[in-house]
Amino acid sequence: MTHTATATTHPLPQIAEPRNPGTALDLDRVMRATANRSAIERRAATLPGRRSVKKAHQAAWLARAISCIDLTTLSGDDTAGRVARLCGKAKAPVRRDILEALDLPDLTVGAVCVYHDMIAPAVRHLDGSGIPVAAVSTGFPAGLSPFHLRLAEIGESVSAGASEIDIVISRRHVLTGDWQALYDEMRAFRQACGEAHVKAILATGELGTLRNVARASLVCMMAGADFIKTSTGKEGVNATLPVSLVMMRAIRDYHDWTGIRVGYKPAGGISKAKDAITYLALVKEELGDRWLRPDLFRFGASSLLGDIERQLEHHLTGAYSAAWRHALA
Ligand SMILES: O=C[C@H](O)COP(=O)(O)O
Repeated sequence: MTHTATATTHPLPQIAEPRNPGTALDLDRVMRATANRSAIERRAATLPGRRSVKKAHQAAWLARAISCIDLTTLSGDDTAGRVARLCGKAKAPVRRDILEALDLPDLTVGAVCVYHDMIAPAVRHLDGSGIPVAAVSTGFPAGLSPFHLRLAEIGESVSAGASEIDIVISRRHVLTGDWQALYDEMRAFRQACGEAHVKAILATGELGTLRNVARASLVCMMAGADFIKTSTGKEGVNATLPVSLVMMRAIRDYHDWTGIRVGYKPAGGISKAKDAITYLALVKEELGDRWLRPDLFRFGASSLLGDIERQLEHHLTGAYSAAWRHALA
């Protein structure tokens, strides 16, 4: 299959998408959610091989990918200085001469994603840019701190200026099939976020089965998640194409049922430009063009931007620059 459509780049017209208010917990619907692993794996296996965005459109697709990156640093040795450099990169992700030569408009990443203590420097350095700060929260990555502290952490991060909160769910609620507990937890997290948008990290690499991924996706959406996100980046297995198919189909079913569009964020281990294009093509096929915008799709990635930048430079010069020249992102 060939994706010939041009992925137009920024400026993207703002579309006022209503937030997901959630629904009551519909356990019958949850138990009906299944996932046929062999069919999903067969379909996923065909995706990278038939990636065929034509050269003329590749730069536009890569620019679109950049606009959907949550540029992330989540390390124990993060400093305000590192965050300052990351924010500089977020505001000007591609060299101006490359943008001009490839006839691409100005662009920024979708958000900068950090731990709580790095919110303040991120907010300071992004001031006036319109780029939101996302904070991982609720005892990220394991999510096993006391519940009242997880709720308090959300409040503190919102007060510090994060307008997007990436929460982690309690995996044990999924593994024991306690959907009511998962729903109640997610509902409380959503409420604690207030106006800040909430992304529910499922940590799919720890959920055991694709059926659990399908059910957890649905329960988190019923409880009001604005986005569902695959992984923290710290699990043994992070974003994969089979998991993405399951989660995107859950989002599609939820939209068919409620009319509400929930966003999708694959995260962890996505570091190559060609993988980004595969993901965008999958979003286009499974969810449609409306989801190919930063309000409904993000990559959680720390090193993807560097590879995309190298790829764009290659479009221009025919040569690949050394990876160290793009070390930051
Ligand atoms: O949410 C984002 C991830 O933590 C980033 O993972 P990565 O470092 O594998 O790109």
